[in-house]
Amino acid sequence: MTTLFVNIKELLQIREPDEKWVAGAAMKVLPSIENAYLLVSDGVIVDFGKMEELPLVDFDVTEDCSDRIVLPTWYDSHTHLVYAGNREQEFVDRINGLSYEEIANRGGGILNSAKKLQETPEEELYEQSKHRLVEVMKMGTGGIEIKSGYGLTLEAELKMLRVIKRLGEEFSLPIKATFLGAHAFPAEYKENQEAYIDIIINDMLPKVAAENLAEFIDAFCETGYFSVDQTKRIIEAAQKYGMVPKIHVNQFTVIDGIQMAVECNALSVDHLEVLEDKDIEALKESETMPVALPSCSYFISIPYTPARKLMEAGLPVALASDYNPGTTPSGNMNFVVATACIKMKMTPEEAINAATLNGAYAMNLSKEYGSITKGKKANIMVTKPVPSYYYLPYSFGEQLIDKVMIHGEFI
Ligand SMILES: N=CN[C@@H](CCC(=O)O)C(=O)O
Ligand SMILES: [Zn+2]
Repeated sequence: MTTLFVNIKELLQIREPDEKWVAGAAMKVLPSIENAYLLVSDGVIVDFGKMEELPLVDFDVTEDCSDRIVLPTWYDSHTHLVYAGNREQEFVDRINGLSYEEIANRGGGILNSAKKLQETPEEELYEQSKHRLVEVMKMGTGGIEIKSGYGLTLEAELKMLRVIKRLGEEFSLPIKATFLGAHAFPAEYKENQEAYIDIIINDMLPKVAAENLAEFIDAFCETGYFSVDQTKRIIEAAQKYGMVPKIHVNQFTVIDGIQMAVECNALSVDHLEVLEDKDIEALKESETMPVALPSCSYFISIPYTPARKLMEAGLPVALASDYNPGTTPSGNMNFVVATACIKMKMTPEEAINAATLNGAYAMNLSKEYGSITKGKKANIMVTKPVPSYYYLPYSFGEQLIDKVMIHGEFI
């Protein structure tokens, strides 16, 4: 199947194959072609250029993209999309003055979701998660990472990971699985944390690895959750099975988790709402992607990740949704991009770089996805008619993604 897109108002994010990410001042630049064509064959980008240089080509279908922007799909590198039920009562509790921490201390938060998930049959969990995935794909997500971490028992963690695996088999977009058994201590291990860590290392990890259920390892490295030392032990145990770290860190407090994650060659460090200069120093010269989650900051009213400081230090930034029932009940990457512009003062170019190529990097996909590059997979989206790409974050809340193509097929 060959599709020829013609009369594209502007084709965004054109990159060379060896560009693994965009960092620092270069994030201000979003290479593009106005009045462009794009040729996709057998799921792969084969050619693109200016309309006036369109060669004679064979194709099965044409797509007229007059007045429309064409760009790579969003790559959402941090989600908890597989969960059971919702937590709207906690949302109202927060409006009435309780903090995230106070709600968690009363048995709400992650443990509330874990209870619901443990009680939910696998088939029902799959159906709920599938519905969410269909919705985010329609909004332009063309690659996604999904974590476990609402199971907190061997059985329930495996149930989550099997649901993620099944989504990966039944949907065409790339789905990357992360094992997050270290998301919170179950109530019965609050006073005996080492026993739960032993369960993660000795019971959960070997089973997750044996069934090949996760490529990445994550932990909530935070005051009141997993300490830097505990997180390090879990990472090192997972690395023996070839799992790559992607770590929740610096959401509420600075505890030097970034330094440890970088030393462990983490692929990404995620959240970073509170960040000190020493954290930024630790990220320099590393291969670790800082990932910001602005919808989480928005929803629970915490600081926004200082993306400008990161970029001024020459670092890359990726944007992801953090889709989860507690801090971010939304996987809308268009809102993420708009919020990054509005609240984090990222320019549209920076935000689009952060949500495409850099997002793909943060889940080990940027060699094949994330930019308009000959030979890369054709995961692309077409907007509705818009005056310019600035309009995407400007007209926040409007659904402007008209068509989404995954591996050369419209969904
Ligand atoms: N911070 C840790 N984990 C999730 C929230 C978990 C929850 O509240 O259910 C996050 O990334 O925000
Ligand atoms: Zn998260």
